[in-house]
Amino acid sequence: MNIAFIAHDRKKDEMVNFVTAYEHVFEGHNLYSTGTTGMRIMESTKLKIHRFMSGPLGGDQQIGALVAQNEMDLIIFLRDPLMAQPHEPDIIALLRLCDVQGIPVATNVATGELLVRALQRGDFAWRELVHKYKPGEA
Ligand SMILES: O=C(CO)COP(=O)(O)O
Repeated sequence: MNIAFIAHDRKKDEMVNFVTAYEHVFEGHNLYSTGTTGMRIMESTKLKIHRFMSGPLGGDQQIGALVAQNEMDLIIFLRDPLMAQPHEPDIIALLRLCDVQGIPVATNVATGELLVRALQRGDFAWRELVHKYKPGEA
């Protein structure tokens, strides 16, 4: 599965703890992230992550491009609900695209845990079919 990690600054420690706890689950998948989030995770785990630009410089939009193509299967996006972000429009655009494509996206650790357990159980197997047949492709 293609999985993306994104965390705002005050959520990065939480993200590192979360990914560390489930490292054994994530290690078998293709992992992506925004710039700083991925760097922080790789510093603390053995995971290899494809890092895009930092969020404020366009990283959310780069991940959004994969979502638009229905290539992302799961997104863990720990947003900071208490601090305005300069790239708020990019964040909203990414979440909107997840809804357009019906991509599971967790915006807090509680939901993240449920999705990771579902991933472990094989509940995401249907996404293989999406990768095989891309009905929306022009
Ligand atoms: O701002 C972000 C998501 O909106 C995250 O970007 P970084 O991982 O580069 O800090």
